Amino acid sequence: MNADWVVLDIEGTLTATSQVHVVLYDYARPRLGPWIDAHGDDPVVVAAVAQIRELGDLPPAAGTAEVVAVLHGWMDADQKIAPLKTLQGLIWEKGYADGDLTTEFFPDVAPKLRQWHSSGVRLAVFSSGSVAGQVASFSRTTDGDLTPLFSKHFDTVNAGPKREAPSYRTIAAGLDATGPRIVFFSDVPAELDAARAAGWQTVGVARSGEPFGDADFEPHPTIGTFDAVEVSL
Ligand SMILES: CSCCC(=O)C(=O)COP(=O)(O)O
Ligand SMILES: [Mg+2]
Repeated sequence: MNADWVVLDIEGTLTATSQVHVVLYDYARPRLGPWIDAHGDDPVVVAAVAQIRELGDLPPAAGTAEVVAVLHGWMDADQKIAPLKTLQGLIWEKGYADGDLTTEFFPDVAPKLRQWHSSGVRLAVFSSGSVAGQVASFSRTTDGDLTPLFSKHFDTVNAGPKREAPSYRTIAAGLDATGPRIVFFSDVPAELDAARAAGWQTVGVARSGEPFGDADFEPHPTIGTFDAVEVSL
């Protein structure tokens, strides 16, 4: 296929779901409360906590323990709600910087990303994980620092929900590209449907053993690994 831009989902596409739900969530869980308490003067944290109180139906004066209980409930239900992703991203950013965290991609990922990048195809990410968390997670991987491969990062704050077509139009504008010159790879059919509705090319990534490995990806072309696809300008 031909495209100027490849846009990639992370969880289930580049990494195993367990990399996020076990490694990263378990790292964030015990650190959320201490992070909120230690960063009470950070406007990003203050705004996130206010939003959590509102979305979690807590009183405005609810304390850290109640806020954290809401966050743990969202994580247990895998609800990717923006203020949770913001706080997780800040915690992961420090975890990667401190050398506590290392991202492990599927083995076909790094070689293909390098191939696309060296051929002039530009790479971007669209993930529910915050931009801060995304950049950190590419900075320290078992394949080295992959941040130089990526030109743009999008999350649900700067683009919008992943299952809604307008988010993909926002991203296309940010890439200065038309839909047919962008190809989106994701493990979630509903995300591919939204991208296609915005005029993008789409490819389903059905990885064996992953939550969407046996999903119905019609009408999207579908691969099991990145070895099975070529993208060039
Ligand atoms: C370090 S980014 C972690 C990814 C994340 O938090 C997440 O929720 C992944 O969701 P995706 O939209 O990439 O499936
Ligand atoms: Mg995914």
